[in-house]
Amino acid sequence: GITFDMPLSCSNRHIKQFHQVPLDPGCLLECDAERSADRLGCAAVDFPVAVVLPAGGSGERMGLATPKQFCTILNRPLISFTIQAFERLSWIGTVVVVVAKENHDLMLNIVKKFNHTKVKVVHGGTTRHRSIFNGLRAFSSTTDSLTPKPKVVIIHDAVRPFVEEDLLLKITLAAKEQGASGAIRPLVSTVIATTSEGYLDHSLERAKYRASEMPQGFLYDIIFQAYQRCSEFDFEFGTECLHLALQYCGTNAKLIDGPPTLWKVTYKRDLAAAEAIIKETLSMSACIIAGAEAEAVELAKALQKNLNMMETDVIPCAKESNTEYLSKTRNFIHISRTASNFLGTLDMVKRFEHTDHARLYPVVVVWVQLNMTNKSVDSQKTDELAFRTLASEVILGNVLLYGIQIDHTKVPEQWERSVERLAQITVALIRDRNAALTGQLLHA
Ligand SMILES: Nc1ccn([C@@H]2O[C@H](COP(=O)(O)OP(=O)(O)OP(=O)(O)O)[C@@H](O)[C@H]2O)c(=O)n1
Ligand SMILES: O=P(O)(O)OC[C@@H](O)[C@@H](O)[C@@H](O)CO
Repeated sequence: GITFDMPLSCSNRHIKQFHQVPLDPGCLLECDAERSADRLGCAAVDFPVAVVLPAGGSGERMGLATPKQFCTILNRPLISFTIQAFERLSWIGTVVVVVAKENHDLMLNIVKKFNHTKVKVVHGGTTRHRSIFNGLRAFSSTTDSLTPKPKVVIIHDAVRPFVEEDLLLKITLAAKEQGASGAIRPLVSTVIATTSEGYLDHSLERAKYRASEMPQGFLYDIIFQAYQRCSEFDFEFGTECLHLALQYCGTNAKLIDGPPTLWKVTYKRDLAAAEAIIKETLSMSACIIAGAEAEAVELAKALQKNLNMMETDVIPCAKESNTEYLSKTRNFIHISRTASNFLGTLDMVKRFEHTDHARLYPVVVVWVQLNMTNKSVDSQKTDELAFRTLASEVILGNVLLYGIQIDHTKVPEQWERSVERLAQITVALIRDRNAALTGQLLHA
């Protein structure tokens, strides 16, 4: 987990600017755009592509005991998000993850827990360049090897979790044609040179320069040869793979403009921003499942109107088994009329435990209990107890179960206010995905 000693100040505008670019598609789940993009990739990439993810650093600038690549967001290590961004692409083969020896078993556990089937783990070196070279060495030139060398290798920092398929495709095809390619971004600050006494020597004309980001792509033979030829100084102090390809193989990288999401998680604020973006992306849609009763259907439609910041579907209870809805969102709101009947919710929750749906991201289930009559206190107590017990069980399967009670009233203004409050509480629960509130019966 992460503890912050600073307020999380990711403004909506800030997050929104990332919204245009669908982020870690695991968040957005498989959708038509994703599938057609992957088909595009398969059609365009008719040669083997592999990945090297350097993850052997200690994350000193993060200032946490845990190396930043293993810090968790929603109970999942940062590196798993990055791996997923590559694994989900069918035209990408082996993903070599380079970790420090002491983190080897930890990495194997992550591979197992999150079912990262394309990953091969190797040991890193004392610097990033040494780690990358170790990663490249994991491929073998013998064709019958389990890890045959690829035509193109993508090198990408394990702490850059947001990388889109269309950029990976451009980087890969450019590397195939030019021998090397790299993502770039406009500079945010001006670059200056300082004198040895700490004074300004000169500043660079910012418009003429770009920030070199990741991913970068190379013909495998070129970057491998560059590493074989480079100096000890490069290994010790170098930070740019594109420079090695130019310096030692005369290969000028093709530079490709990337989206703002390419940034490297380096400081605590970066981890907070990554968490906010992942949560925001997970909260873009919801499925409202209405019980059979007319009042439940009426509440579902009123709630849908109030959840206007989300893309919502309303389906009748019977259809909830329709797997089409399972793949479109990870947020489910189950409205049932009688206090004791959260069995419908129970069915749905149990279903998630046996699907991959909650493996990578927590699934939220909000049980809305529509009270049409004043139930006796005792039966409410029993429900709360049973509900809390269920919530404590399903959280083990990464399903977050919340409860909200709403009292029906025929007074229009009162009913409108209750539904608005129900929507506000629902959005807050979905957005924050806070385990501490699971099993609680809140009141709209
Ligand atoms: N000996 C090293 C050093 C770094 N890296 C990896 O290279 C990427 C980018 O490096 P950086 O952001 O500098 O990571 P750290 O070195 O861990 O950070 P710091 O400099 O703050 O210690 C990270 O995924 C990091 O794990 C690596 O594989 N081997
Ligand atoms: O120096 P760091 O290890 O933090 O970063 C390594 C790379 O991400 C960085 O050099 C990029 O500019 C890409 O080359």
